[in-house]
Amino acid sequence: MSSTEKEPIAVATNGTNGDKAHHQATHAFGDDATEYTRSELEKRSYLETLGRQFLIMMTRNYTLYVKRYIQATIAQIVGAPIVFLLLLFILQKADTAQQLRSNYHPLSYPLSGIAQCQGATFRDPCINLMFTPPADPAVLSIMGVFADGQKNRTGVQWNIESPLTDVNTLPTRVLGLVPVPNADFIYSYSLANPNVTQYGIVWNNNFSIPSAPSFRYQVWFNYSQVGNGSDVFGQDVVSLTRQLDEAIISYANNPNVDPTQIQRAVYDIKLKDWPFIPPSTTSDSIVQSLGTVFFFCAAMVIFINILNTIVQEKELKLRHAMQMMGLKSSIYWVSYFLTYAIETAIASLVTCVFGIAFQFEAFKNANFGVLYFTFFLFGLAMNTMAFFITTLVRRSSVGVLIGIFFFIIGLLFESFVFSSGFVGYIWWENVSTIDSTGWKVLLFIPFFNFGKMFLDITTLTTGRIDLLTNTYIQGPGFPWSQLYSPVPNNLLPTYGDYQPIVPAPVQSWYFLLVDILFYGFLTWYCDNIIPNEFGVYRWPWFFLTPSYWGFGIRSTGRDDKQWGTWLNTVKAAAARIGLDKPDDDDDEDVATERNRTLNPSDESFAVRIAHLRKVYFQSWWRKTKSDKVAVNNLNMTFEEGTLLALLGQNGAGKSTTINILSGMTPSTAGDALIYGFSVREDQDAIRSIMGICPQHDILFPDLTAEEHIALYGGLKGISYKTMAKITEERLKAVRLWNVRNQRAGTYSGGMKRRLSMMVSTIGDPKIIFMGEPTTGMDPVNRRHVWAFIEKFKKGRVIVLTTHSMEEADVLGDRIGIMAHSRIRALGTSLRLKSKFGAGYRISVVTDATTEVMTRAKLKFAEYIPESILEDDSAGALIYQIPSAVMGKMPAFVKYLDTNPDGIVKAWGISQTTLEEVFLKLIREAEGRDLSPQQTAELEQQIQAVKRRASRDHIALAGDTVEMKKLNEAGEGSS
Ligand SMILES: Nc1ncnc2c1ncn2[C@@H]1O[C@H](COP(=O)(O)OP(=O)(O)OP(=O)(O)O)[C@@H](O)[C@H]1O
Repeated sequence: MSSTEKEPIAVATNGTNGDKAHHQATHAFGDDATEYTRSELEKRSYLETLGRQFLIMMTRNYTLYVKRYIQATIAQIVGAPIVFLLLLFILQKADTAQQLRSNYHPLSYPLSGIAQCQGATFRDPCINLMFTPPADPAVLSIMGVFADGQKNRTGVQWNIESPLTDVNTLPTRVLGLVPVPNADFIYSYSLANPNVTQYGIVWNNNFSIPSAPSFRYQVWFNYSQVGNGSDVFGQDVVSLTRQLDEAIISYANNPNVDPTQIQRAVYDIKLKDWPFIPPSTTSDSIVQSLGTVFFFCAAMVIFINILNTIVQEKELKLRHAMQMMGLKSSIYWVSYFLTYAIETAIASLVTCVFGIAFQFEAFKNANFGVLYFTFFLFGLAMNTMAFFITTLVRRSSVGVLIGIFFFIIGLLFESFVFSSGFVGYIWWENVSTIDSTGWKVLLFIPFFNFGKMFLDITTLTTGRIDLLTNTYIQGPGFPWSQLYSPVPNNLLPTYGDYQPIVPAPVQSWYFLLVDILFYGFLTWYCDNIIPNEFGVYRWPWFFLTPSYWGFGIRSTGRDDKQWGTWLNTVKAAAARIGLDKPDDDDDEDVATERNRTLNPSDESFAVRIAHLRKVYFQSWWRKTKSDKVAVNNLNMTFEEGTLLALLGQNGAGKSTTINILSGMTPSTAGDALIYGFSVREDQDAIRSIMGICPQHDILFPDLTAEEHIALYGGLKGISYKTMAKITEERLKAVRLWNVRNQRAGTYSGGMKRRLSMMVSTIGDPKIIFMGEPTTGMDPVNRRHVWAFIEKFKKGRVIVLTTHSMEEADVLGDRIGIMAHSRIRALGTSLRLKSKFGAGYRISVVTDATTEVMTRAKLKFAEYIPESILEDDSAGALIYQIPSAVMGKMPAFVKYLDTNPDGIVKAWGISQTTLEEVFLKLIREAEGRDLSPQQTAELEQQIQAVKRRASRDHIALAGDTVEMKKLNEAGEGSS
């Protein structure tokens, strides 16, 4: 059916002369229809196509990251590393100052009294000191003076308690000085009652030579009780012996006097740490212990950015749009991998250069290549890990949340494992030596591998403190050759005699490389098997099928003979699930279309849709009541050079039909053959001849109109040579040429729609799907777009969904009305109106006087008595003429035209509007399901539409008078 069969657009529902608008718009662009139909595509081999797509994607990334978001990019790859290094630098400086202060000239401090004992918990009953022998007068006297000294220094009285003889007697309060039978008792008591006693003194005096008495004692001290477990420098023990010695001196001078009465000798002892010259002993201990944490944080900046960017692109369906334009998934990922690899390379360079500038030992004393590759490989591994995560999420907010979660986990992990070199190396020893999956899994965490490498670097460049000798062991540096030999034993941290066994540093690089490959593989695999935003996914074994690798695809399409075979296969499959029987209530035109489509002897059409059906299942393994049949047994054909306008309420199944045909979503049954390519099997081939303008705009807010055409056109395969011409031609056609260099984010809704519509026309598509292309456009621009579409459809097929009756009326060579997943009516606008409409409407303008009006009514009733008067206000008479009495029209029209009685000032005639037809069909389709109230509402709507149509008609009649006057004036002047 050619476009000339359409109803003339002369009487448009809103009174505008569509044909006129069309003509003006065409005129405005120049008559260059041939431009639109010539081929724009370059012929390229598969590899050339990949190469070209790669360049296009890299150009897009360059535009976005360098031209548009330069500040954000610099902040990310230069700012973030510098900020983290600066923080490390400040912390390191503070720490070094602290090291210098405490070591170079330490202060002295006096010895205090002896700390009170404490039990398992603070102030539990305990024994401060046991002594033996219990009844030696000299010992008792000395211990008395000792108690006096303790009271003097601490104010606490330690009495000599009653002797303890049973190892099982526990103290009921804090005891001072407890006499015990012998040293063995102290031993047994301590084992029987751990952590109850603080000190034990075993006296062994010898007074055999009165002039040279020998005082001997042994001090037992309980490490975990003394100084409450923190007497690292022996300060408490020195205090104890100091007080004992004071008591001995006092006793030696006055052996026979009451100990409480004698003058106690006093030792005034001060302690001072050993001074040493610090420069060779300060170390970058902060970089050593916190470096991994800080550099992990720096890498997280790019990590979170990846999650946000890629998931957002998926969420806004931009990635899908690019794929619809022919972008290969592999190129998408490779271009992102490379883009972020470049960012990581720069960030790593900045880190190394500034690390050296800040004079960190880890950076100064290590080979630059070792440092650089460590940061670079770590960054790449984190990037691929982020790519993998993007395949699991659909919303960017969730992506960012996951990023933050990783951030916290990684931060805790790095702080826990790597802030102490010893713990870090023990974990690594476990990974290398313990044969457990749990430990081995750690190797797949990039920051675990990075932690080890950085630990090796800092250990070799910064050295370590030997706790035994409290000296600093300087690291020899990290030359390239060191990569292959483990950190030498003298540098490895020890715990007592224990030294962990660790692998050579290069192993961490290998594992980082493994991580990159591992997450790269997971990204590819999950990207294929996890359902996308349209629910499309591949089976887990997809990579075993030859078609995935491009084998066995009939990319040349089916010729005239093959399509017959295709039809038989589809019909046979449909018959198996009962789709072969026609619906009883099918409209006769729909039934005819169905027979034409399924008739194998009928001519070959540009597009043939057979038994197409789509069910949205709510459960993947069983049928449920809430499964939604969105398209049911659709059979249709399209001829080249025609446009089908699909009308229907929300949820009727229009978008689903388009989504199936364009390959966005798979059909449940049936198939469509588009220029010889099967929608089910030849998606790639269809994409190359298809253009799509989805219902939502597929625009990057930060790319300009020109850049959009370069991107999408480039992906389609338009040569650079043609690009400039196409860009100008198309942007002028949709009146965006003047704003071609403005970002799409700044466009109004209508401008965005025009750009989206335009994108669908590039690349010389043979079939174009347009989802509500003119939504939100003002009437002037809408007419321009219509004119463009009308001209563009030559040699192509266009399928368009719309809610605008006017649009369907103006553009549709055929109009399909969908309701409840089925096509209810199909045909030209004229056909639909005459078949489903109430007939014609005639309006006549007369004098507004009652007398003239009555005369007119009587006269008209003579010509067509069956006419129904719809309105008679303001001098206008509007009649509905039923289709059944169409035969009486010519005589009546002749009367109106000749106006023999002089009562007709102006008159007009129109058909029932498409909107009326639409509502009528919907009412019929829904009739069975509607409640009386809903039916009444629908009836009201129909009446309202009728009234509006009548008003328009009067206005139209008025316009006709005006036009007539204008014409007369024009003729007069010529
Ligand atoms: N992904 C989906 N999962 C489940 N049901 C869906 C899905 N997409 C669409 N549907 C359902 O399928 C039916 C047809 O939807 P479709 O989007 O094709 O309608 P439409 O005619 O394009 O409507 P609109 O004019 O609002 O765009 C609706 O009932 C809808 O709720």
